[in-house]
Amino acid sequence: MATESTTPSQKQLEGQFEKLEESLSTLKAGRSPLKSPYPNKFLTKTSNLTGFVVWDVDGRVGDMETQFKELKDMVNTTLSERKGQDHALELAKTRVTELERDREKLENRNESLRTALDEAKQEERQLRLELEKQQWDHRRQIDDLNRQHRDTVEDLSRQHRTSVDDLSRELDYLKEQETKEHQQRIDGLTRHYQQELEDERHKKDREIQELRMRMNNDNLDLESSLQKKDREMQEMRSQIQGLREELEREKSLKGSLQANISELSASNTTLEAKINSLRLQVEFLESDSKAQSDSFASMESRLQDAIRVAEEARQKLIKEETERRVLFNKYQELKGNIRVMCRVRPALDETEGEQAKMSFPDDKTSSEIVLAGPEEKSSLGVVSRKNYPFEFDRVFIPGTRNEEVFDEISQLVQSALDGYNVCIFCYGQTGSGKTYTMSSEDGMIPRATHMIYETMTKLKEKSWEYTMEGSFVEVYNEELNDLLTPHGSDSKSKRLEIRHDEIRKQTSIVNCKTVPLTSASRVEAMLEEAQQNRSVAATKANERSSRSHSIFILKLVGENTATGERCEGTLNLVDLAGSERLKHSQAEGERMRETQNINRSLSCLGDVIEALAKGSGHVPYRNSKLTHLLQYSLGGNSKTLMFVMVSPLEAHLKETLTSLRFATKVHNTHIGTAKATKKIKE
Ligand SMILES: Nc1ncnc2c1ncn2[C@@H]1O[C@H](COP(=O)(O)OP(=O)(O)OP(=O)(O)O)[C@@H](O)[C@H]1O
Repeated sequence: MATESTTPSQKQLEGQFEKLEESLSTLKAGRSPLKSPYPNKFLTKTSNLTGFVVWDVDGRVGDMETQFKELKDMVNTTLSERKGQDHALELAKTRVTELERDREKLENRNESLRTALDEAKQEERQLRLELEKQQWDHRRQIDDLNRQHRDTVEDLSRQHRTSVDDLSRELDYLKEQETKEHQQRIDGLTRHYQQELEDERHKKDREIQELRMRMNNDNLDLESSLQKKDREMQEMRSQIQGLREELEREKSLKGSLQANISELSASNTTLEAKINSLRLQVEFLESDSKAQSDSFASMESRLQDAIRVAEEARQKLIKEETERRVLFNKYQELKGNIRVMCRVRPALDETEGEQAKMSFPDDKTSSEIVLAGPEEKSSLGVVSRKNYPFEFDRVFIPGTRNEEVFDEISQLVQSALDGYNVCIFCYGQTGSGKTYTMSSEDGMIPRATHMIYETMTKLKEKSWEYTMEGSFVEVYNEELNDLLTPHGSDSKSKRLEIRHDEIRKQTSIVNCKTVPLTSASRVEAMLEEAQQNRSVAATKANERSSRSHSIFILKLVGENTATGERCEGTLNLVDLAGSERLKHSQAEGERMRETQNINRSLSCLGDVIEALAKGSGHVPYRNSKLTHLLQYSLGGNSKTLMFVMVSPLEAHLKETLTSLRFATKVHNTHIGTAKATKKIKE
């Protein structure tokens, strides 16, 4: 259709085309300038000065022919195009018809659809109405339901509230019930427990009462036993006092008796002289007169009287010596049969080192020693020292002379003379003064023998005749050696054997040299000999003395010619090996053996003393040579004194404490009453 409007129709084109051909032929024929009915582009105009258009006809014809050709071509193409377009138009028209049909169909369809749509819309409207109605119904129903629900909820909540109220009431009630029950149960339990508590309290009160009563009884018992003990002590004190007084009396009696004896013996001598003169006179008078014979008779009777008085005095003296012995030994027994004394040696010189801190607080009885222990550092770094107090029968401060020490033990020597077995030990570490105390020039051994000689001489007046013999042995490595037999001699090779006489309670050593001690000088010689033999046995005498126990044995046998009494006592003076070896265990070989043996024998000594103190049936004497040898000088039939020797040096503090503890153990023991081996000659 557009082609129709824009493109010139075929007829128009053909008409134009003819016109053109015509004008072209005219032009060709006349070649007159003609006004061109066509646009300027097809014409070439030449102007001259007159203003007239001068046409170039040939040119113009040529141009026109060209244009015509061009136009013709154009028309041809246009025509062919027109044909194509027509065909296309035809096709389009067919298509349009088809489309028209389709459109109609579609319109029909559309119409039917529209109708359907209308119907649908109608239906929709109806449905919407229905829906609205239903919605309204629904809403109403929902409202109804909501209302119903609200009502139900309200009902339910009301019910719930009521039931909650009921339940809470019930709960309250139950709680109340439960509380009541609980309370009742608690009350019951409280009552029960209070009852139990009350019972328990009563029981405990009763028990306390009983305990109090028992305690009171115990206290009363204790008090009465204390009173008894006090009384006993008082009695003992008064006994001791009495004994002391008796001793004093006896001493004075002894003095007066001795004076009496001297007087009597003087008067005896004078009487004897008188008798002689009287005898002469008698002879003279016998030959003479009756008066002479009478005076002789009276003189004879006077003489008999004097002899009788002298004899009576002598008998009294002997009786009194016997009584003195009894009283003296009773006094000894009261002091205890095992005594421990402590002796602190003085510092020898400044090179020895720092001195330990010790004090002797009890200056009246001199029986205490207090040792300041080693320095101890607390966790806070405070350095302190602990005090260790010890109490013994006697404590000798440094500087005490051997003479004073001997005064204390002289009574034991006297006991040996009275027929008792006496043992005096020196215990302590090496260098603490054992040898100095026992065997130095004025030590216990020489002093004891001197005292024995003096007493023996005095006792002769009382008809006592004594013999004294001594032996000196050492225990080294659990072997007994005779210190009075020279080293290397034949007799030395003989083994020493210990023999006990159970009846006489005496010990003898087979193959051991025994020296009769007839004078004091003999004792000194014996001590020297022993010292020499000991020195030969060791490179250094001191070394050997610290590693072996030496025992000086004095046997005393006394006989009273007047009364027939006989007594046999032994005095053992023992210098023990250095006690510090108890601790040292690093020693090897020979030293180790020595150490073990010293350890064993010293601990055996402790065991024996402990067993005796406990009153054990079995006393382990045989566990070491030392205790075996001293069997009858330790225990029942003996008196024992232990000196614990103390070094004053700080360096020896630990050993000193150990020694003092051992000595305390011994001091706390009580050994049974000693008995003299006294016999009356039949
Ligand atoms: N009381 C004292 N007064 C003065 N000096 C003493 C005293 N006690 C001991 N000594 C001296 O101390 C030193 C050591 O003493 P002693 O040899 O007696 O000790 P010890 O305990 O016997 O030693 P060891 O076990 O080695 O035989 C000696 O030089 C001795 O003279």
